[in-house]
Amino acid sequence: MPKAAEIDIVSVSKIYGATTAVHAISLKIPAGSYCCFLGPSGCGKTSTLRMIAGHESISSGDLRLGHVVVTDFPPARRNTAMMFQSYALFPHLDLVDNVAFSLKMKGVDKETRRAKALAMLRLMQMEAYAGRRPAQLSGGQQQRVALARALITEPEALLLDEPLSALDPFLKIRMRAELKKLQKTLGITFVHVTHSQEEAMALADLIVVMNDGRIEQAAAPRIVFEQPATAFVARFMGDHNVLSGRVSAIRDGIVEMEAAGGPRFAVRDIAQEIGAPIDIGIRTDRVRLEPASEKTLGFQAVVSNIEYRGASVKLTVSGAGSDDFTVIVSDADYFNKTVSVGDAVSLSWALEDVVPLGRLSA
Ligand SMILES: Nc1ncnc2c1ncn2[C@@H]1O[C@H](COP(=O)(O)OP(=O)(O)OP(=O)(O)O)[C@@H](O)[C@H]1O
Repeated sequence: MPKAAEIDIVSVSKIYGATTAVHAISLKIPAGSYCCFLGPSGCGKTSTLRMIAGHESISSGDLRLGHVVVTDFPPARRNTAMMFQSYALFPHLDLVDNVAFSLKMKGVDKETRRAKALAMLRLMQMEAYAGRRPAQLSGGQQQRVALARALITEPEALLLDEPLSALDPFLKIRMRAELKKLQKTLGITFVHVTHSQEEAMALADLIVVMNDGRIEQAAAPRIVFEQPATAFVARFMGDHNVLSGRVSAIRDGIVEMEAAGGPRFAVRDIAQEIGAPIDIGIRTDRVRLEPASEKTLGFQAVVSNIEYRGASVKLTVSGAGSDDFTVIVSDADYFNKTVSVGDAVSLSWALEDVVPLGRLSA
């Protein structure tokens, strides 16, 4: 079994002419972990992946794989392999020759490379198709071949650039499960670029949320979801209402916030001064359609939209200085006490369900 590499990114930047795509990011990806770089288009995730692979030069900073500084190494000397979004299979070669290609380049004899390629195809359950060409395969099968081809060099880290984006929704979910299983079986480090929160949550041990060339948060999925570090992360991950305002009072470690044009909100445990700008997040699934009691917080709002989702119902309400405050209620709760667009509703939540969001906007 190949060994896994820790990937240490030390103050790495990528500058293309006048554009700084990546701003001095630092990150340690533990050996043998499944890491997802997540962020909107243009945030610098592909540039970062390509710098790890060696397909893009590092403008400043250093990259360490295992104990070796590989900053200036060509791709072939890094013990990494990359799987591209388009799979980049050779149309005129059969699957064995596609998978064996990099061994051929390394001068490995034909018999050995064919045996290894067949073993890789077996691992990916594609041995029965060994004599076919890529055009004779489905999208999911092509992806398995691309994985076999990337893994034949026994890399310490596999780098995947939007590997599931070409697949239909059903296949995407199936291949996602296969990728996770493969990573656990091989035990090597996977670094996977995606713009899908759901994909990152399903796969990653470590999610790295990027925005505008910087890392907003790098943590386990549950931490990123439950304790988003910034308003950007809370908005990007979804399922949070993000509200901005200024601190209006501080009592017993509880900070009260006055939202622009709205009522008071409160959050625990943050060092703040009266008047300071503050962002908070409130989980959409923790808001209840009940008036606030002594133990809860809340406000009055007007329902502006209702979306039925099956197991839950999504309500959008206006009030509290926000036009798109979202409430997710279970279908059972909703149909027990239905509301309609235009109805006034009382909303409430517990103080524990409010998270302070760092990096405050002034
Ligand atoms: N070869 C290049 N020359 C100039 N600018 C580039 C080049 N490659 C990327 N950029 C710019 O760098 C920034 C980051 O691009 P990058 O491809 O890393 O983002 P991304 O998060 O992977 O986006 P996407 O999800 O759309 O692939 C963007 O502003 C992009 O326009």
